Amino acid sequence: MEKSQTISKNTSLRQATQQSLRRLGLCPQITTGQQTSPVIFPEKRNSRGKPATRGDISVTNDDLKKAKVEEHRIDIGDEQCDLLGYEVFSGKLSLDKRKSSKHSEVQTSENMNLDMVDVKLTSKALIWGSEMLRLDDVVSLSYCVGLRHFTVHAYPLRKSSCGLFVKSRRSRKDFRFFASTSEDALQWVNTFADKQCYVNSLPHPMASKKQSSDSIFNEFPPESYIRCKSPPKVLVILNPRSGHGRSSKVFQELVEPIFKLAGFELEVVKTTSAGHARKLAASVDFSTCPDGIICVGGDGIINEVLNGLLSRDNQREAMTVPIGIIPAGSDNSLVWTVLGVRDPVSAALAIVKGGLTAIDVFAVEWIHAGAIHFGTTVTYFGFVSDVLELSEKYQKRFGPLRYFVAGFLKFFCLPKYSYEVEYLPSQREERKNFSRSGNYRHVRALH
Ligand SMILES: Nc1ncnc2c1ncn2[C@@H]1O[C@H](COP(=O)(O)OP(=O)(O)OP(=O)(O)O)[C@@H](O)[C@H]1O
Repeated sequence: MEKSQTISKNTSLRQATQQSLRRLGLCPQITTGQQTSPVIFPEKRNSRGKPATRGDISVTNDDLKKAKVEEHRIDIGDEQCDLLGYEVFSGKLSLDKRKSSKHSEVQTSENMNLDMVDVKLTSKALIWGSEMLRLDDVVSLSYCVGLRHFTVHAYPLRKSSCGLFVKSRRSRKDFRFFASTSEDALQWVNTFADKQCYVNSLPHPMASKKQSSDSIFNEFPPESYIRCKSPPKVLVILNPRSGHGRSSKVFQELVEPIFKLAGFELEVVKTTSAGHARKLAASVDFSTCPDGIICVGGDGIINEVLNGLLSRDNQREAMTVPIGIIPAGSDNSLVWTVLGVRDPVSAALAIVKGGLTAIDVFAVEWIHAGAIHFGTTVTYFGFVSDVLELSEKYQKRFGPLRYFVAGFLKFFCLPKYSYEVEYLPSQREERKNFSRSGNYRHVRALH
């Protein structure tokens, strides 16, 4: 009895999904196998589509889909544009306000009394009633094809008062929305995917372990109708000593869950000694981490990775490898300078949202030693450099206090420093050549 009910539910689900796909114009692509891999659609800022004239005879499924989306595109006034962006999709949705459901996913979506409200998705935010969720705060969506609901996973900033101070910090919030039909839900999900939000395609709750070989889920894998970007593949280099030994905890508890939600494939390597990160960056096969290297730690570990990359024979290719930064050290000045964020959650979100920031890199050539050292923020010579060198001896014993201890000791045996700096401004041609990874200026220090 139970079995026959399941079969009939499966059949009706298959029919419903096939109908939906046909209505969305996706069936021909699936049946001919023309679009089996995920597709990312670039953002277009064309708000008003021209109405089709009688002369326009060849109208493809893509054109129909485009027209449907364009229909919803209305530019919000220029003065609001910066804040809200331009509208890309709108419709009715209901937000599930219950914390958790004891019912199965299917029962929930079928039997709920839905309170539908007008919802708009703009290029910058999802807006419903007086609520707004910025797309920059959205990590990903979870969706089971064939169901009417989808969940938006976000890390919005929340203010919390701490005595006299008001603190802002990010924490996870999941928003579960119900659409009126499963086709509507699929359209919402695909519009989010077009806005570069990763979509976790979950197996339908009916697609149990006993999935038969002719199941709809085998026939039409979710990737065939969800226009989702492919999951990024990165190498994570973590300094377990950073931040007084707290970096592993920071990564596992705060950062890794965000990357997992966003579909990242991570290979995590913990450094075992000073210089390990440099060696890794100098020898890693880029095909194993095509989307870049993420450094978890302080400025020291980033500097090692940078120097490892720039010491390679294929330096030009290495310069194009994106470096992500998760601040987990005692000194995180680079990420603060480049992104204006200090906390690991905001930094992880920035990596998930993508985009590259070009930075300047300088090279210090040690003429007598014949060595070149690269840097991004600052280089020291003399007293500060001696203090930093000495402080490494006290890393284990004093942690971040080691700089004060080393500074104090060096101050009492202050030597005389003499040096000469020669500055060579970069050539225009060189700047052009290095534009992909920022400009290079050459500074020569003589002493
Ligand atoms: N496993 C390790 N053991 C000891 N030292 C390491 C290890 N991995 C990396 N290092 C060294 O530790 C130095 C400091 O690392 P990092 O900047 O990541 O941490 P931090 O806590 O912010 O330290 P700092 O206060 O120097 O900024 C790096 O320059 C690196 O050479």
